[in-house]
Amino acid sequence: MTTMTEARPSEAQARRWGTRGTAGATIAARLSFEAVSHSYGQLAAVRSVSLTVEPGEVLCLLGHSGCGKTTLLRIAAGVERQSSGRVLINEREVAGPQAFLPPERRGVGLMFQDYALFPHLTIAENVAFGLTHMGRAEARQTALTALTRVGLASHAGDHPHALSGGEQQRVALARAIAPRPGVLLMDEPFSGLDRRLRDTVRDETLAVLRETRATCVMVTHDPEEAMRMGDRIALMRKGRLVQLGSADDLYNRPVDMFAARFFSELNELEASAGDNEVETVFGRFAAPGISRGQDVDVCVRPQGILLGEEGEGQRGRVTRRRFIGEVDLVEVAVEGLDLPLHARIRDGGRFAVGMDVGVRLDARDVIAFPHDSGE
Ligand SMILES: Nc1ncnc2c1ncn2[C@@H]1O[C@H](COP(=O)(O)OP(=O)(O)OP(=O)(O)O)[C@@H](O)[C@H]1O
Repeated sequence: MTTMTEARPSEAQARRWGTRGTAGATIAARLSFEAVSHSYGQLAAVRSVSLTVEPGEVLCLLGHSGCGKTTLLRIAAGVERQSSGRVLINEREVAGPQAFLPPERRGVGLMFQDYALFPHLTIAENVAFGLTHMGRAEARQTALTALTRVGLASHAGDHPHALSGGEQQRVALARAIAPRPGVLLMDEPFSGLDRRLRDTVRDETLAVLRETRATCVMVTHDPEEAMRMGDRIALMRKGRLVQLGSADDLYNRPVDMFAARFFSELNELEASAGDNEVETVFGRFAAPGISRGQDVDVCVRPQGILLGEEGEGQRGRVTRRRFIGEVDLVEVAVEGLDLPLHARIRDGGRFAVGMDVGVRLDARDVIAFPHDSGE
């Protein structure tokens, strides 16, 4: 009979990755897109994207479904040929008017959402598949080394269907790093995993990426994932690059309301524009670049809404409250505003529904941009 105590270590064992620091290092490459555009018939999927991924950098391509992330990745890989513009690896044109190198000659590794393992091949054969420049014995040894790094050497002879989703992801990672590519392209590599597993797999994958020192472009639609994984984030919208920068840049200095909205739920505020400031029922807030009388969009992040005693700020009344763990989501109707505000409050248990409160805003969470009707 199997007891709980016997089952636990083997489950933990199955999740264990190999020793950190044992993945072979690669010579990282610089990947550049120069005014890359791509259309599928009438549909412009990528519009004049220019960006450079530095050697050894992890860059996350972030955006809503259909914004062109995967198309850009496929263009870098060479499985799609762009309509115009150039792709360069280490300053050498790999796709453009002068040249087009097929995927296997670009020194790029690919890892897809569905892992794309060959079901009829063993795990070791899957990992060795791309190692065509090596002899059989060397390829097998290289595959085993990569599998050891992800903790799956003991499964080398198994077939993919015998592995869990998390393990298949690790095999796909081993396969991608085994040829030591200068650039690793990953399309939503964690989306098939359940949340519980995802954090560990992300951390371990990042550790492997750092060890291999590969330049990595990772597609994701999840802002939190992009912030956790990316040295920089390239935010895309409708085929265009909206903003490129660190997590701090994008969160704290968004270039427009779309970028701001991507990283946080926002409450809209009625406001009028002054010179470099906006006026709301909560008072005035700095708004560099705004001029008097301009049509403005002003928003506040839920964590920037501060509730206090009645009299401390604008008058408000709590209309709903829901405890969700670290914070309470508190809905508060505010005098002078048509719509209630949604706040995230620590220790929100102090605020009962129906209670009169004072409402203030943390100026750091107030965001103002000229009105953009195209958003
Ligand atoms: N082979 C194709 N033929 C025609 N249209 C395509 C093709 N591939 C993608 N598209 C379209 O191009 C646009 C961009 O798609 P793409 O897959 O690059 O976006 P994405 O941001 O990666 O989205 P997702 O996260 O849903 O994969 C979408 O409108 C999509 O429907």
